Amino acid sequence: MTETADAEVFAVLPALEVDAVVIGAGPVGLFQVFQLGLQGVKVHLIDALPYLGGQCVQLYPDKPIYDIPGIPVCTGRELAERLTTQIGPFAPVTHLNQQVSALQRQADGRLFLQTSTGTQLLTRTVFIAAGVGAFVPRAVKVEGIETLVGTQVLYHPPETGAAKDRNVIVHGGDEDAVRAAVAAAGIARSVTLLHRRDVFQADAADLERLAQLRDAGRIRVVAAQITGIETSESGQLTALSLLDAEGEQRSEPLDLLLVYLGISPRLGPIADWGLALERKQLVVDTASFMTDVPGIYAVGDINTYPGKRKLILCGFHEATLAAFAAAEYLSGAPVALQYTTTSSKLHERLGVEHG
Ligand SMILES: Cc1cc2nc3c(=O)[nH]c(=O)nc-3n(C[C@H](O)[C@H](O)[C@H](O)COP(=O)(O)OP(=O)(O)OC[C@H]3O[C@@H](n4cnc5c(N)ncnc54)[C@H](O)[C@@H]3O)c2cc1C
Repeated sequence: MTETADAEVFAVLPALEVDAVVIGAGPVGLFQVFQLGLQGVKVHLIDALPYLGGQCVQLYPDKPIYDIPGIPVCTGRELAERLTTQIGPFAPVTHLNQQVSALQRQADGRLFLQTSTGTQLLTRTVFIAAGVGAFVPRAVKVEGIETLVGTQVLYHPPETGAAKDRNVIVHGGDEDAVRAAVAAAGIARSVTLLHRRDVFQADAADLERLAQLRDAGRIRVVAAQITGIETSESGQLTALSLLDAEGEQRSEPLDLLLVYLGISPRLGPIADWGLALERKQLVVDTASFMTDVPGIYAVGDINTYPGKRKLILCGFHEATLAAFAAAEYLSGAPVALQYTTTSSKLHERLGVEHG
């Protein structure tokens, strides 16, 4: 871990001072928020995805899970919804669509954290619940496109409102791309669906809708690869340079590019934070789930210890012990065990009646 001996480096930045930050809103990160809430610790929760649920929602939203205690069966999405409801009383401050890019220990022991969108937090504890890494969209790799991301180039936008009255190119060949093209066709000036082949992976109903809109001239399909971009003098994106299936170069004008090339996990910057790693997993002490750096805990799929199993249930246990350990670290005093069934203090924190 790199220490910033020179605390002034960040003193001028408007970093918000908080007690706890959870990195990762997968099932374990969500349960970490719950356990910290029971300990009276308010949390900032950060995820690279635009929604809560981690792998459960990103990788298997409709598949059944059978090994969550007390829930004989639920889908990945249902589990995320139940956990989101459960943390409701603790109202974490949630920062979505942003990746934690930097984590540095300050000379006074506090931890400075920064995200890809510029959120800056100064915190006393950090809980890394980063799973298999940050889920980030696959990028279009052509020169100069980075400066247009967020304005004329959007990666996996969850809805297509930005397409209204614009000439739009939707790039991709899977269900998300097909659905985005269909949705944009209702509001855009023109829609082009761009994929390297005129073959799309989507369910029958989506493919049928696409075929209808193609027949009606509302969606045009282009089979080609992006080789470059064309911009105006003021830096506006005006066209894509394409190499089509016949090997011909061509130019395709547009106002907006919506990219759906898939989302995959990347460990990314976590490997550079100077924390002890073993085969790309964070090494923790199993009494507290603290890493080798005081105040930084690691729970869920991202950690390793003797006997580790990458199961949601195991992550829930880890988050519980990490919350107790952090409550003691923050208060400097032992924390007694209380039951949610009977404790008036826990009832007050949960916002339920004490009877
Ligand atoms: C197909 C499949 C089926 C499964 N079935 C089961 C099952 O039946 N039972 C079971 O117990 N387990 C199952 N698992 C495993 C289970 O999903 C994982 O153990 C669980 O999701 C781990 O939770 P987590 O919160 O640790 O991490 P994740 O769910 O991976 O969530 C981590 C989150 O952290 C975010 N993140 C990472 N790095 C950063 C960063 N730097 N900045 C911002 N955000 C970041 C990611 O975007 C992600 O949303 C299954 C897994 C798969 C793939």
